[in-house]
Amino acid sequence: MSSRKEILVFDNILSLRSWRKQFIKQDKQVAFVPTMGSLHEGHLSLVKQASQHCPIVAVSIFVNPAQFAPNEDLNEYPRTLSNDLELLHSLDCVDAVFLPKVEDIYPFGIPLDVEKQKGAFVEVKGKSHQMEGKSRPLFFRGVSTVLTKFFNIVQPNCVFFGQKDAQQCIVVRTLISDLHFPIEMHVGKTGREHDGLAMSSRNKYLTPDQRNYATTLFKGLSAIKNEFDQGEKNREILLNKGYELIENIAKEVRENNLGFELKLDYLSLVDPRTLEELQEIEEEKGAILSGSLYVGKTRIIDNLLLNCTL
Ligand SMILES: Nc1ncnc2c1ncn2[C@@H]1O[C@H](COP(=O)(O)OP(=O)(O)OP(=O)(O)O)[C@@H](O)[C@H]1O
Ligand SMILES: CC(C)(CO)[C@@H](O)C(=O)[O-]
Ligand code: BAL
Repeated sequence: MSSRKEILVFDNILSLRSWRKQFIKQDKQVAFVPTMGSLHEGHLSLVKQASQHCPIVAVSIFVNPAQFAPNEDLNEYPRTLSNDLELLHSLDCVDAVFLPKVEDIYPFGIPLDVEKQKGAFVEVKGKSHQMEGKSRPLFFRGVSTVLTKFFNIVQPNCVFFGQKDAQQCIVVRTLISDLHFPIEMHVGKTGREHDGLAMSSRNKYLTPDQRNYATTLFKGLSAIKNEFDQGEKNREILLNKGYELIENIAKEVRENNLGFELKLDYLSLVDPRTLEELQEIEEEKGAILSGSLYVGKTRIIDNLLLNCTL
């Protein structure tokens, strides 16, 4: 018989708030791990880290419509709630799971057409429109908005985010400091599959052939990092290493007629504080090396840190 910790599941903001209140009186710190569900080991490692920092752990599962563009995969996004709850239960360290309803988070509705949206939205200017934000212009507005709502509802002392979404970490750090949330932010390392592919809920979209080639982005980034570690600091020389490697693999995929293509969206090399593209990397400042690759229709992202932290 299992004697695992019971998880309280809240789909209602008021009841979550009243649960949260007791820990203020008890002076117990609450850690919060926001997710969109379809949980994998990357998420679970964040939850475990959260439990090492705080006695109380809350996880949210919410596929946030505001961060999806009309042409993106909101409807297809994998939803595996009962398995997610089982995984969280098996960790034996989660106190509460928050499963808000879309209509409670967005009481004015949330049409994907931004012109039709009503209500309050939050934007972190200067860090939301480069890199991922070029391909997904409203993505960080959606993320910043939902996290502001969640931070107000859950009132966490600590929050945990994954390095896999490096720009998201920088945007959230800025959101927390600029809006004066009394929250400590932690960034967990990227969980990877045995061959280096960054774990991601969207990896479920990949066919077996696509999965074999999904490591291409990580291989390109690793080749660049290797060159950096050997002393190269020039953008063009570094990025060309990655472009070349990725293009060679993309060519192999085309020649093998596998029925899909590898298409690089971007490679980026930015200052970790300002997210400005760098021509030359300074040893003391370091850089975030990141990119995105379409494997067929599935868009994967990854990054490696060059002498810096998030
Ligand atoms: N491989 C990973 N290692 C560590 N943390 C991760 C990993 N993948 C996601 N996370 C983190 O988990 C949190 C929730 O992410 P999310 O639910 O969007 O999962 P995801 O796998 O990134 O999904 P998607 O496929 O949509 O990118 C975020 O802070 C994210 O950075
Ligand atoms: C932080 C987040 C849960 C906000 O919806 C999402 O962007 C994610 O899962 O990374
Ligand atoms: N982890 C990022 C969530 C998204 O791509 O929508």
